[in-house]
Amino acid sequence: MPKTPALDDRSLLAPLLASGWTLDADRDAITRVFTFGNFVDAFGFMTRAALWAEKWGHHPEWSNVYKTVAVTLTTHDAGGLTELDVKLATKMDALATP
Ligand SMILES: C[C@H](O)[C@H](O)[C@H]1CNC2=NC(N)=NC(=O)C2=N1
Repeated sequence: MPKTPALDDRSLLAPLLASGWTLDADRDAITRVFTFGNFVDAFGFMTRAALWAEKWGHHPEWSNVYKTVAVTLTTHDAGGLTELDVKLATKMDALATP
Protein backbone atom coordinates (compact mmCIF):
# COMPACT_ATOMS: atom_id res chain seq x y z
CA MET A 1 0.00 0.00 0.00
CA PRO A 2 1.42 3.43 -0.90
CA LYS A 3 2.42 5.74 1.91
CA THR A 4 0.06 8.58 2.73
CA PRO A 5 1.51 11.79 1.29
CA ALA A 6 2.77 14.50 3.62
CA LEU A 7 0.42 17.35 4.44
CA ASP A 8 1.53 19.97 1.93
CA ASP A 9 -1.45 22.28 2.45
CA ARG A 10 -0.77 23.49 5.97
CA SER A 11 -3.83 25.75 5.91
CA LEU A 12 -5.85 22.58 6.61
CA LEU A 13 -4.49 22.74 10.18
CA ALA A 14 -5.95 26.18 10.89
CA PRO A 15 -9.38 25.06 12.16
CA LEU A 16 -7.74 22.47 14.41
CA LEU A 17 -5.26 24.94 15.86
CA ALA A 18 -8.23 27.24 16.53
CA SER A 19 -10.16 24.47 18.29
CA GLY A 20 -7.47 23.53 20.83
CA TRP A 21 -4.91 21.45 18.96
CA THR A 22 -1.24 22.45 19.23
CA LEU A 23 1.47 21.85 16.66
CA ASP A 24 4.52 19.97 17.93
CA ALA A 25 6.95 21.13 15.28
CA ASP A 26 9.78 18.88 16.47
CA ARG A 27 7.75 15.78 15.67
CA ASP A 28 5.45 17.32 13.06
CA ALA A 29 2.52 16.15 15.18
CA ILE A 30 -0.58 17.75 16.66
CA THR A 31 -1.59 17.32 20.28
CA ARG A 32 -4.70 18.05 22.31
CA VAL A 33 -5.87 17.28 25.84
CA PHE A 34 -9.60 16.52 26.01
CA THR A 35 -11.26 16.90 29.41
CA PHE A 36 -14.58 15.21 30.11
CA GLY A 37 -17.00 15.23 33.02
CA ASN A 38 -15.95 11.86 34.34
CA PHE A 39 -14.05 8.67 33.51
CA VAL A 40 -16.96 7.00 31.73
CA ASP A 41 -17.31 9.92 29.31
CA ALA A 42 -13.54 9.93 28.67
CA PHE A 43 -13.46 6.21 28.04
CA GLY A 44 -16.58 6.38 25.90
CA PHE A 45 -14.85 8.98 23.73
CA MET A 46 -11.83 6.71 23.41
CA THR A 47 -14.02 3.77 22.45
CA ARG A 48 -15.80 5.72 19.73
CA ALA A 49 -12.59 7.27 18.41
CA ALA A 50 -10.89 3.86 18.39
CA LEU A 51 -13.56 2.48 16.03
CA TRP A 52 -12.97 5.33 13.54
CA ALA A 53 -9.21 4.90 13.89
CA GLU A 54 -9.49 1.22 13.10
CA LYS A 55 -11.88 1.84 10.21
CA TRP A 56 -9.42 4.31 8.68
CA GLY A 57 -6.30 2.29 9.56
CA HIS A 58 -4.91 5.32 11.34
CA HIS A 59 -4.26 5.23 15.04
CA PRO A 60 -3.65 7.83 17.75
CA GLU A 61 -0.95 7.96 20.37
CA TRP A 62 -2.94 8.68 23.49
CA SER A 63 -3.18 8.29 27.23
CA ASN A 64 -5.99 8.54 29.73
CA VAL A 65 -5.87 9.78 33.31
CA TYR A 66 -9.29 9.74 34.99
CA LYS A 67 -11.38 12.20 32.94
CA THR A 68 -8.67 13.50 30.60
CA VAL A 69 -7.43 12.03 27.34
CA ALA A 70 -4.14 13.35 25.92
CA VAL A 71 -3.86 12.76 22.18
CA THR A 72 -0.95 13.03 19.77
CA LEU A 73 -1.58 12.56 16.06
CA THR A 74 1.06 12.06 13.40
CA THR A 75 1.54 9.56 10.59
CA HIS A 76 4.37 7.20 11.41
CA ASP A 77 4.65 5.91 7.85
CA ALA A 78 5.13 9.47 6.58
CA GLY A 79 7.28 10.75 9.43
CA GLY A 80 4.90 13.66 10.02
CA LEU A 81 1.44 15.04 9.45
CA THR A 82 -0.85 13.89 6.65
CA GLU A 83 -4.49 14.45 5.79
CA LEU A 84 -5.32 11.35 7.84
CA ASP A 85 -4.28 13.24 10.98
CA VAL A 86 -6.52 16.15 10.03
CA LYS A 87 -9.38 13.72 9.39
CA LEU A 88 -8.98 11.92 12.72
CA ALA A 89 -8.50 15.14 14.69
CA THR A 90 -11.65 16.59 13.13
CA LYS A 91 -13.57 13.43 14.02
CA MET A 92 -12.25 13.52 17.60
CA ASP A 93 -13.38 17.14 17.98
CA ALA A 94 -16.86 16.14 16.83
CA LEU A 95 -16.99 13.11 19.13
CA ALA A 96 -15.90 15.22 22.12
CA THR A 97 -18.58 17.84 21.53
CA PRO A 98 -21.59 17.13 23.76
C1 LIG B 1 -0.59 -1.30 7.88
C2 LIG B 1 -1.24 -0.21 8.70
O1 LIG B 1 -2.33 0.36 8.03
C3 LIG B 1 -0.24 0.88 9.01
O2 LIG B 1 0.79 0.34 9.82
C4 LIG B 1 -0.89 2.07 9.70
C5 LIG B 1 -1.56 1.72 11.01
N1 LIG B 1 -1.89 2.92 11.76
C6 LIG B 1 -1.13 4.02 11.66
N2 LIG B 1 -1.36 5.07 12.44
C7 LIG B 1 -0.59 6.15 12.40
N3 LIG B 1 -0.84 7.18 13.20
N4 LIG B 1 0.42 6.22 11.54
C8 LIG B 1 0.72 5.23 10.68
O3 LIG B 1 1.68 5.35 9.91
C9 LIG B 1 -0.09 4.08 10.72
N5 LIG B 1 0.10 3.09 9.88
